Amino acid sequence: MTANPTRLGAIRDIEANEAPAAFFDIANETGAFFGENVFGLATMQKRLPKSVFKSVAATIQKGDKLDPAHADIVASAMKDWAMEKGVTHYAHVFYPLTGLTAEKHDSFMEPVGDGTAIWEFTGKTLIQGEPDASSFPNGGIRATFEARGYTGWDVQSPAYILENPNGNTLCIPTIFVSMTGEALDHKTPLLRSQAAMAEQAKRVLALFGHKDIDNVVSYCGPEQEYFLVDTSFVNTRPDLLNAGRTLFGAKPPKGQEFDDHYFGAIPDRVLAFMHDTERALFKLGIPAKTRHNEVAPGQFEIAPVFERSNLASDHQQLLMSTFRAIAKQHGMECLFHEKPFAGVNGSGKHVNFSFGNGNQGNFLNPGDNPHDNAQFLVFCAAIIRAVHLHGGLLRLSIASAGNDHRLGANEAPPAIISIFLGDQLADIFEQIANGGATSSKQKGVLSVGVDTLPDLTKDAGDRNRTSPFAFTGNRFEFRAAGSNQTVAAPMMVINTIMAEALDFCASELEAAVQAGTDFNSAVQSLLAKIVENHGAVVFNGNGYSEEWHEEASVRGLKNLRTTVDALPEYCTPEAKELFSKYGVLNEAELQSRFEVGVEQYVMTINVEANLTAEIAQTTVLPAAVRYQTELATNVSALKAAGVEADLSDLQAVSELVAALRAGITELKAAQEGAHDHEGIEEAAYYRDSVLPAMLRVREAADAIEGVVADDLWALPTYQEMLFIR
Ligand SMILES: NC(=O)CC[C@H](N)C(=O)O
Repeated sequence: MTANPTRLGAIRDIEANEAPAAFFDIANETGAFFGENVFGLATMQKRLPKSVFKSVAATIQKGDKLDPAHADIVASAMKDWAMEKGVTHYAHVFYPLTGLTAEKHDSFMEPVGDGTAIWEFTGKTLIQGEPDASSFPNGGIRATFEARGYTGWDVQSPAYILENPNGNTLCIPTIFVSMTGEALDHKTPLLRSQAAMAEQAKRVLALFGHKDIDNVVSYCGPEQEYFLVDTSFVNTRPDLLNAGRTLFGAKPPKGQEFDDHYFGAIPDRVLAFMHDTERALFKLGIPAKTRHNEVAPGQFEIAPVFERSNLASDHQQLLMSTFRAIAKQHGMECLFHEKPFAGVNGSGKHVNFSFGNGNQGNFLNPGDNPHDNAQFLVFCAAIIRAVHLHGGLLRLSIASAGNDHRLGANEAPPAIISIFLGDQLADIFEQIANGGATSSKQKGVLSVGVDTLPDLTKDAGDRNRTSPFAFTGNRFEFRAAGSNQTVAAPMMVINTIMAEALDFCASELEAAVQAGTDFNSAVQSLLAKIVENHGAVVFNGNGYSEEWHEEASVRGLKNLRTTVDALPEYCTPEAKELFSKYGVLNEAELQSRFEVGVEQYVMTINVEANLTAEIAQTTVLPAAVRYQTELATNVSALKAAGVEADLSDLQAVSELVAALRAGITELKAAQEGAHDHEGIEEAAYYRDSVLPAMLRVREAADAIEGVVADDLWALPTYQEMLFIR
């Protein structure tokens, strides 16, 4: 164990930690309190007059417009329910372009003018709020002096109570728009895209003869990966504290090479944290289902069940804030950064996507004989077209400085967007390309050679972890999404590109039918056409391989390696045409997102560069210089005593000290140089000049960590942060 006082102190704190033990009592807890803090349909049914309940339920389930005349009644019932649960304040919760969650609290208290006050919550305050919009990133849509922005209740995402030892708050999930109606958030375009996709999907369903077509929605199931690191360590690592990732840290003697953490026994302290978070999530009606150790030491995952994408997106944001808060109660920090530790796996947030409705079910369910399931094949073909035509937008939707460290690093898919169909579907589409599909590869039986075990069923197709967009049986998994990102952005793009593809399919089929073509032949030719024009996006092999990079470029697929390469996708004529045609984002909104993206990228790297220079100068260099002095003193003492001194250690440290100093100077100069650039040029400059300069400082510092006396090294090491808990 280290003799360095800072690190030793942190380790002693961890040993002394008495985190609350959290046990799950099935009888009293799980089922009983699921959704307890949500003003959902069941609670509404109990508390609202029948006619009002019916109208609100129609808004939630069918997407009908909310009758404003009912808002006062809903608000009053909501307030009574919330006050019974100790709530005094309400908050409109929204999702600005920071990717985070924002909330503005107001109290129910209303002065009545005679020196007294009543508790009141009106329909108007439920439906609409007005936070200051000027201090959120808006990419030029709002000037600082134009402060007004509005929040509006997303009725389909129920209000809920956020419990806190310092007071409970009634939270209303909202959209956030400017005074001119432009979206300043992630939720508004998500809702618009969902409506656009639904409209086109209904046309396709109608062609297949469905009469009772329910509202179509997209579903999303986000798998959240995260790291847990002890607070005592994080508090002594300015890089983790401020950038969410380590900017220094020598490779530890042991990493993830034994695969001994993945799916291993969950450490006690982490299990207590998981129980506490799950209890909180269940109360909020968030269907957390799966939990396990992930690949990297210190890394874990939670996966909820599929939900309607706008609700899933709100729940996902809530999950992240709940995890952060509860980790702290357990003396840990929850890190959502895509690559907190170099040399071990980063974290993704794989977005499982499907779409469907109440009456026709999940549209991506292949059934037993998918080759015969024309409707399913048309929906799949639409996805192939969408991803082929707009892979650049999908890549854009998950672009961030953090995610750049993970994509293509042989732990997550490359930045090239392709589709994995699996054996069964790939075979069917190949048959279609060759004239028509007549059979489906069937599920098999797996004999394991142990008499006592029943035969296991084997899926018709395998999985592929190297593909960014993989069919996994009844949904697609978009694996490129990063752990720190909102799922609203990729879901918005998926809905929009699906709207275009479904529009295309519906128009082709309608025209063919009108021209007198038999419907089945029309479907066959549509499928064949899509396979021919867009089959290039289908790739079932190893996405990590060098050959695929070459092959993808021959196929004309984009490889937008970094955020800087991806951001201009906002500005292409195709993007402008697509997003405006389906009413999702107008030109000004697209331009604002581009500018916010550039700004966020530049700010992120600039803060990391500041931290790199600061830590190198004030922590690493002093340790190195002290050790250098110690060695030099030793050399002179030996010489004075007439003993031959070995200078090699001193020379090695001196070289590293010189390299570190040169690196710091170079980094500062690189940061200075950024002032000569603007916009996307500045972002490119940060990528090409500042990031490499940071890496050179890190290289020298990590080498110093490997040689200095351990008691002089104050930064908690990878070994300590990843393995002690
Ligand atoms: N087991 C896994 O699926 C690893 C996924 C990987 N952590 C990622 O970033 O996507």
